[in-house]
Order: sequence, then C-alpha cells, then structure tokens
Amino acid sequence: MEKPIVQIDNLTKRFPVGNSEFTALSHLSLTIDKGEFMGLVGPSGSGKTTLLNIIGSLDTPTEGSVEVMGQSIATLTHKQAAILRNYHIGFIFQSYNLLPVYTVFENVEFALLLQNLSADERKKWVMQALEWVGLTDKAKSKPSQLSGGESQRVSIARAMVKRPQLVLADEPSANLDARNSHHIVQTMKKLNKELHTTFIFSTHDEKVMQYLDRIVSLKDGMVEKDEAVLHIQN
Ligand SMILES: Nc1ncnc2c1ncn2[C@@H]1O[C@H](COP(=O)(O)OP(=O)(O)OP(=O)(O)O)[C@@H](O)[C@H]1O
Repeated sequence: MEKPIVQIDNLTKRFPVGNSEFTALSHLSLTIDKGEFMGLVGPSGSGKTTLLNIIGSLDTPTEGSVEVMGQSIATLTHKQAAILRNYHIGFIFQSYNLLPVYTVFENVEFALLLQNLSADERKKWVMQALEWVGLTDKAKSKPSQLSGGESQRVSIARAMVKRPQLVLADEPSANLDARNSHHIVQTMKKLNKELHTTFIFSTHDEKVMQYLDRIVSLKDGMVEKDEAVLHIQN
C-alpha cells in the first residue's frame, strides 16, 4: 500500500502566552492519503489553522510526530522545509496575497522562480495554470482589476503552477459570495481529479463542505469526528 501523504501521531502544540502556555492541539492523530479532498472544520479557535501551519512546515510540533511526504516536520532544516514548501506544497489563503504591482501572469510565475526552468517553460506552465482556473484572458491584468473570485482563482493558479502533491487551503472562500465559492471549490475538485493533488481545507463554509470527501471536526485541539462523505450522483 502507498504511504500516506500526511501521517500525524499524538501531536500536541502549545504556544507560550505570558508566563504560561496555551494548548492549541492536544494528542491529535490523523492519517491523510494521497489524492484525498478533505477538510478540517470546527469552531473558531479549535486549531484548524495551527494544524495546517504544521503540515505546511510553517510551524513545528511541540510533541508528537508529523510526517509529510515521508519527512518528519520536526527535524527538517530551514532549507529542507523551504524545499518542501517551494516544490511540493501549494498554499491558498483567505486573503489572496497577490502582489499588487505585478500582473496576474507575474504573480503566478513567482511560484516558479526558485525552480530551474527556462523563461519559455515558465510561460508554458503559467499559461497552463491560468487555463486550469479559466483566467488566460486576464494574464496581463493587475490584481486591482480583478473581482474577489478572480483573485482567488489566481491564487489557486499560483498554488497549482508547480504541480504540488499537496495543497493547503485555509478558509479559501471566506471572502467570496456563494457563486464564487462554488466556482473555486469546483475548480479545485477538478484539479484533484485530474492531477491527483491532495487537498486539505480549513473551512466553516457549508458550500465548501458539500464537495469534500472527508470531514474531520476539531474541537479544543482534538479530533471530535472523522467522517467520510458519501456523494450521491444524480
Ligand atoms: N502564535 C500563537 N500564540 C498564542 N496562541 C495562539 C497562537 N496561534 C494560535 N493560537 C491560539 O490557538 C488556538 C487555535 O487557533 P487556530 O488559529 O488554529 O484556530 P482556528 O480553528 O483556525 O480558528 P478560526 O476558525 O478562527 O481561524 C486559538 O485559541 C488561538 O488563539
């Protein structure tokens, strides 16, 4: 059997607060297989973002083990963590984090600049990613000329352009209306099917949840429920 893409065992994360500590994640275990389209849900403060940050090697466990693509997050050097993030993990945030002075093309191209690709190859990859999200006609636009839904689609293209194995999407629909929320999740689901990219969402949004194949509910930094979702095809 193929190794899981994310294997978490007995993870605890504590943050220093004044002279004391706050436990954000407590003895949490979770296995995520390649190709899953799954989400973390739960009340504000339940630990969703903290967990995504650790999986994305933006933060480290206090105790327990987190392996992503077979690598232990706790023992990565800065360089190894940067390689994992730059090559293998795509990030999508609720605020699109686009650079305002650059075009849509350049914003997506940035994700490739650390890779050893020719300008022609970069162009091919960027245009392919913009095609995935339906924005080839906006390549020369600046972020200020885009709607919220279009901006989030650019950030999906930026996450996907390097063809990562894993995408972490932290509340990707938080700033979008219903139509755009459906559109961006449908786009990600299509990429999940076509490219077998694993997606892990953090979300409060029922519109996002209805597309997920698995929902893990967190409460007080622990897994409260872990449910597969059955999709009935009409
Ligand atoms: N750097 C930090 N220092 C201290 N406490 C923190 C830190 N980061 C997060 N926390 C606390 O850990 C808890 C979990 O936060 P987290 O952001 O993971 O929750 P969340 O489930 O993503 O919430 P939301 O749905 O509101 O985004 C919260 O109580 C938060 O205040």
